[in-house]
Amino acid sequence: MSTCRLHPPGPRPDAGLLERCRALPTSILSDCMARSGGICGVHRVPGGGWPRVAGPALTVRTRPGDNLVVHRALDLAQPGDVLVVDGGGALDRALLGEIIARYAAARGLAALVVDGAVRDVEGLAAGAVPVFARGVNHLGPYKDGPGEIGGPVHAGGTVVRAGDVVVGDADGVVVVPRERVAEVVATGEEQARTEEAVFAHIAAGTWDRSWVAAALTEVRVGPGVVA
Ligand SMILES: O=C([O-])CC(=O)C(=O)O
Ligand SMILES: [Mg+2]
Repeated sequence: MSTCRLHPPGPRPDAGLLERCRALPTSILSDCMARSGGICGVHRVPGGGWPRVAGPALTVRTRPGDNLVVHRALDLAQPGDVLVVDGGGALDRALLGEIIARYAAARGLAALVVDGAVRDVEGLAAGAVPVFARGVNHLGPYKDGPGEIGGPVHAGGTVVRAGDVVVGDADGVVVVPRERVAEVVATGEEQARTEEAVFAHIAAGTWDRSWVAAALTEVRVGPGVVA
């Protein structure tokens, strides 16, 4: 027998704010947090074409290469949760595959985010639950524990706490701290409007480029003249 430390459940985000988060690209959300907050190196599994997903984190820290506590977390998860598994970034053994993904779908989870490897990727890509991972390995996990559920974890350079809002799309995964969601969403919506205006100026040939030269001190080298 090994231990699984269990923390109290995290807070649930406001449903309206979650919906607004889901409408914003991860690139804009991380921009609105000083270009930080990403779970770096963790991406949609190959072939997975799911739309953007957002939900509160249910955090799991597991011994690298072992998924016993991941199984326990699946039975504690609430519908809409994003399971964030801190597997120490280890790639020498997969932490989950199609069986877990199908069970996660049946339990109503929104997504699986793994700082580690996964397997059965063709089955994952065809499945209902988006899966994000650092890598792929056919070697399977052990089931011995130990681990921890609901505590703070570290994934791809970012601390994730239960109830933080996790958003994943084609660019990767970002974590919005639970007390910053309203502020980040409002700033993100403003940035999205600004980007729409830039797109319109590009299409019309009216984009003011003067800021580029203003930000540079140019040093000419050689006899040629830069066009
Ligand atoms: O065997 C395991 O525990 C992991 C796996 O491949 C699956 O979930 O399908
Ligand atoms: Mg499998």
